[in-house]
Amino acid sequence: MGSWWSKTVSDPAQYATPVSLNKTSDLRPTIDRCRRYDYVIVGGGCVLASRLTEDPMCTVLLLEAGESHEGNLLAQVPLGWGQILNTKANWNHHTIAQQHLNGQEIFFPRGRLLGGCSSINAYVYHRCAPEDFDAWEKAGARGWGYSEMEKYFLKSEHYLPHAEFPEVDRSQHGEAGPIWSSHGVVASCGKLGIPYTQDMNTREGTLGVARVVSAVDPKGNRSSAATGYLNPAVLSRPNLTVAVGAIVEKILTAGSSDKEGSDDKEGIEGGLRAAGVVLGSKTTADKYCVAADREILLCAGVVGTPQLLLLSGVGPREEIEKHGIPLVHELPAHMAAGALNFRAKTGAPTWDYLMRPLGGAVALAKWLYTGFGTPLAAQGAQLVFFLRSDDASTPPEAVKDMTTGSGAPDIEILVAPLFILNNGVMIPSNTGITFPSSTGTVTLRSAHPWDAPLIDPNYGADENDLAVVAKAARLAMRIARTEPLASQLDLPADSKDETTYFWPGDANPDTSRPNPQISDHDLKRWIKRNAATPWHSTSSARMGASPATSAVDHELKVHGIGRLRIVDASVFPMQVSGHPCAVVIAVAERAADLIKAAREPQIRHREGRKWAQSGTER
Ligand SMILES: Cc1cc2nc3c(=O)[nH]c(=O)nc-3n(C[C@H](O)[C@H](O)[C@H](O)COP(=O)(O)OP(=O)(O)OC[C@H]3O[C@@H](n4cnc5c(N)ncnc54)[C@H](O)[C@@H]3O)c2cc1C
Repeated sequence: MGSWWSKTVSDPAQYATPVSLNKTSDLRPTIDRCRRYDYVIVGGGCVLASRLTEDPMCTVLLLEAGESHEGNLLAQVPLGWGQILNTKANWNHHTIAQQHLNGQEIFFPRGRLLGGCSSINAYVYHRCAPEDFDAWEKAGARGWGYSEMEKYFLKSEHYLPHAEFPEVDRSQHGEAGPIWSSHGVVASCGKLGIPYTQDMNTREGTLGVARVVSAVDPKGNRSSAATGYLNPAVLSRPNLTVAVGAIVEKILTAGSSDKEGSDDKEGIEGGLRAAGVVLGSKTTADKYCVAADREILLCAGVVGTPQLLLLSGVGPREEIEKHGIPLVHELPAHMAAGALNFRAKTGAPTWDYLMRPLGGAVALAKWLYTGFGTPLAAQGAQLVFFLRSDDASTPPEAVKDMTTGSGAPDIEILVAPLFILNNGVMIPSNTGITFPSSTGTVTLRSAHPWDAPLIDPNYGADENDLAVVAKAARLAMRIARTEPLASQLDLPADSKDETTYFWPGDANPDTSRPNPQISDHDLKRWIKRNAATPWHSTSSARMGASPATSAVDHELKVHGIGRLRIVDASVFPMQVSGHPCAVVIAVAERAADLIKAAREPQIRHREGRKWAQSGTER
């Protein structure tokens, strides 16, 4: 069994069937002997596990490579996220050397525990811009426009009203969903003609400066996909098995790719379809398999999902055959990973005392005693600016508009008294491009499923991205020199010393004076040396109408393979202009409805047969 307090299981012998190692290359004949479930969910998938097991007749197995979130204090304390990145709850990836960013190998964490990244992230709760979803729909993701997605934002959210935010329109927020959203503690606001908004999550859009909304519950705990959807009541359902420490190595298929992919149960003799998975565990050298009577639901995230598809022979022929993997089905190379995001150093009062033993212990004691409202339950990034680079308030340099519409931001500036960069450095503000044009790839390092894949976001490949980030950095520097922030910072008139930690924060961003001033060229040079990412990668197996340009259709079914859907940030047709976690959860809520709707005709068929049989018996 898993941990003593948990309803999860960790011994594969308890939920799967052992398979002989030398047979894992071709398990098609043995799949019928594997332990069976209606749905097998790989990775994240907490929303699906919870929603699908609402039907007691439906059996679900969730396979997570990492451990349970239960009992993990750092996953529970919201501000523990900076520390949890240094534990085994993080896959701890790095990108390959980024050729447009001085060869940097950029830290690329991903959650490795129940709830995935939602259990380790910076818990900013953001719906992004409504236009983003309308652009998805235009790109072939039929049914995923904002008016449809809003239903699922409302279904998944539990908004906690706050007396300081009386203007928030409660009708635009969910009141009973599994994920809590709440406003943080007071922060100051810049005065550069940027509109202030009480609520960054409305159908009217997200532009302006706002107090960050956090996924934190009324007791001050992190609210994640795991805490919200895999609560004790859900975990005790007899039709749900949640396995931890289960590393899925391969998707098993049946049928032939000569025929159309089939997703109906009766189509067993028909086209190519997902039939089961092979899995391993760090606790045993044995391999195991499980079979799915209905569907395999792939929720392994922007890195794990394309890696598993490639390991299973699904993807670009060249990439698969290079590693000696038999090709099962060919998809074109349309995988992309990577938001391009950089930081600006401005020098500021920080919460770094929280990182010191005494300060941390006192803060932890306060959190344990009071929870909500204490520093460890507060948002690390308190204030957020969502802006467009063509706003009058931004520096004048011209850049290409890559956004989804006039209400969608391409610049985000987070003002944080503490921020974690590349594993441990603290900075006061983080500026970034929300809508990069550079895209990259996730490919295999080897055919060994436990080897980390090669992640190449190709940051900065498009010069326009660098120009937008330079603009954002200059704006962040201006905000720092504007009251009320300016008087809290120790800013020299100007500095040209690029060797200090606080450059270009110490430089004067004002381009209207002849001298001294920082040039765009200087800013871009600094960005290339210091670029980071807030880890919002999406679209590595994107949704679209055509198999030539996408991996899944508008119902998230993998093109050409029956009974296989992908439900994670990989399927976003394009980047969203903000933080993707709330969007992933809403996508999963909608996917659950699509899966249930596909199941209904079969249930009616089964019940019809039962009724006919009992009629005959009578
Ligand atoms: C440090 C950090 C901070 C972030 N901050 C924010 C934020 O503040 N707000 C926000 O909106 N977004 C934030 N994000 C991004 C956001 O959390 C993710 O985009 C989102 O959660 C992705 O969800 P996902 O379901 O696509 O994949 P993931 O959350 O990555 O889930 C994938 C799961 O699959 C499991 N898995 C992978 N491969 C296998 C396998 N072979 N077998 C079994 N299991 C497997 C993984 O262990 C993981 O649990 C942050 C991300 C990071 C890393």
